[in-house]
Parts: sequence; structure tokens; C-alpha cells
Amino acid sequence: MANHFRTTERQGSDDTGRVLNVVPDANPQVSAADDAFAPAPVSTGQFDVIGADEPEAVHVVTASEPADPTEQPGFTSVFAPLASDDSPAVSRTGVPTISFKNVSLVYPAQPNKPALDGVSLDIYPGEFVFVVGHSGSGKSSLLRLITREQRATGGQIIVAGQDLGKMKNKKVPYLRRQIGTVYQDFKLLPDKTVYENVAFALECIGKPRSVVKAQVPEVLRLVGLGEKMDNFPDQLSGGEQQRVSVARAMVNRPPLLVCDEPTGNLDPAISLGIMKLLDRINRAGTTVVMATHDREMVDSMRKRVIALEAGHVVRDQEKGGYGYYGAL
Ligand SMILES: Nc1ncnc2c1ncn2[C@@H]1O[C@H](COP(=O)(O)OP(=O)(O)OP(=O)(O)O)[C@@H](O)[C@H]1O
Repeated sequence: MANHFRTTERQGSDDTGRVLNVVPDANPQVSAADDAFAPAPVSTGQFDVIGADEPEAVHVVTASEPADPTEQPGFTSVFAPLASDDSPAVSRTGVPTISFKNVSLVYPAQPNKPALDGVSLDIYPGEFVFVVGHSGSGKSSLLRLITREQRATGGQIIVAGQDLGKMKNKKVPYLRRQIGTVYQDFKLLPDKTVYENVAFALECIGKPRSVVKAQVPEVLRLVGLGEKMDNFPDQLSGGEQQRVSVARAMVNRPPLLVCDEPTGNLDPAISLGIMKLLDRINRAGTTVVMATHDREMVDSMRKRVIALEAGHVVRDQEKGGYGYYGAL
């Protein structure tokens, strides 16, 4: 699998051994061009910055919203190229990262009402896709199929070249290592610090201590929590807790990020900070699929929008708005 978050040079450490400054790989060798999880090539095209086609969005910075870490003096990271406004040009050809072919999902508790019915879609490496729809339309079910938390009852799902219907249960953890997940309710461990919560994600998959010590501080700096590594979740605002969960999802540098209402518990100003962070992660090549009810955010970001109604795809629109689901 392509590892587009490689870091080669590190400078300095504090007395806990944490890396203080990480210099980006001068020449990242992204080799798996035909890998379904390969990052999208970076384009020279103008990126649709939030609000670019709309009246400029008012961004209220609150005390609890951390400043954009990449705009801080001296910040360097493997993610630093994200500071540019160039958006990745997503080539929707080749091998999709996610492919649904006529997928249905019927929960045993509701045998006569499929949660998903005849869903076909392809999502390519580097895309940012919003999934919208009324409550109960099937958004979370669709995401749970991608991570194999649910199995389709009909059709075929391919993720990263693997047929999830044929995948043995023992292989599922390997699939999930390639998928970062962010949920509305953060799912942080309350008795672990910010650092430990993120480190735990790497320790669980057997990463060596040296990797943990290098990657955890870096990703926490990326999300603007470099100063709060030793805090516990209950000492953080909701926005900060969600940043920890984004850091935890990203620390293993997965090529695919699946987010289920990541801003659902956050006020608009804090949500914007989270969305900018996810946008930046996407511009580094990570494919992002996000279920959301956040109309304003979808309208301002102008990404691909897949709208569901009663388990059916009723709209799949490039640079779409939230709309009224089926309608543009
Ligand atoms: N575990 C389950 N067992 C039975 N039915 C379920 C289960 N999970 C979801 N459903 C049903 O499947 C349908 C789709 O639910 P889903 O949670 O995917 O919708 P959603 O669009 O994510 O909704 P929301 O926006 O409220 O989160 C609904 O009719 C729901 O009641």
C-alpha cells in the first residue's frame, strides 16, 4: 500500500523522547499508482475553498477553536503541503477505492424495509464525498458496509480491491487498519490522556514504540493539540475532543477516512475548524467519505454529494450542495 505520509527526518526531542519538529520528506516516493488506495495526484487547479462560489462565509473564531496549526510560525510536517490552496485533481478512472454494485442491506429486525436497496456507486482515490439524506435514509448503514461492520445482504462491495462479501472475518482487522473512522460521539477513552488515546490506536496494531513516539506528537500538532497532549478528554472542549478523534483516525496514516456526522455535536464555528482539518487531510490524498446533516458545510464546500432516500441513491452530484436530497 502506498504510504504517502512518510517522514524521513526528525529534529529534536523532549525528555520524554517525543519528537518536537518533523521535517517533511523532500521527495516522497509514492509508488503504488495502481493501488486502489493510492493518493490522488495533486493538481494545479484552483481549489474550491470553503465559500469560494458563495458569498464569503463568516468565520467566527472562538476561544476554544485552536488556531490553524499549519499557519503557525515554524510549523513543518509531512502534511505541510496542505497549506496550499491547490486541490487534488481526482481522476475518476482506474480502480475505485470503494465500489458498490447493486448493494442491498436488510436488517433482520426490519425484513420488509431494506436499509439500502440497489445502491451502486464508485468512489475514487482522493475523493471527498458527502453522504446526505433524511434520518433513517441509510447513511450510517452505507458507512458500516464500507468498514465491514455490516455485511451486505445483496450485491457486491469492493474496498481497496477486496471483495468484502468474500472477506474472511480474520482479515477484517487488516481492512480496518486502512480505514480511519470518526464518529459524532468521539469515542475517546476517558481514563487516557490525549497522547495515550492516540498512541493506543498504534499500540493496538503492534506499532513499535519508536513509531508511536514519532507519529503521535506529529499528528496532535497537526490537529492543533500539541499543547494538550497530557490533558484528559474531560478537560477538553467538544471541538478539541473531536480533534483527538481525528488525530486517532489519522495517526496510522490510513488512505481512507470514514466519518459519521463528525460535526454533529459541535457548534458551527467549531465544526468549521474540524471540516478544514478534514479538507486538509483530503488534500494530502486521503479519500474521505462523510455522512452529515450539516447543510451549511455541504453547501460551502462544494464536494461530491451522494444523497440517499429510503435506502436508494437519489442524487450523485459533483460539486454538489446539500439540497433537498433528490433535488439539486
Ligand atoms: N441495527 C439495526 N437493526 C435494524 N434496523 C436498523 C439498524 N440500524 C439501522 N436500521 C434501520 O435502517 C434504516 C437506515 O438507518 P441508518 O442508521 O443507516 O440511517 P441514517 O441515514 O444514518 O440515519 P441518521 O441520520 O438518523 O443517523 C432505518 O430504517 C433504521 O431504522
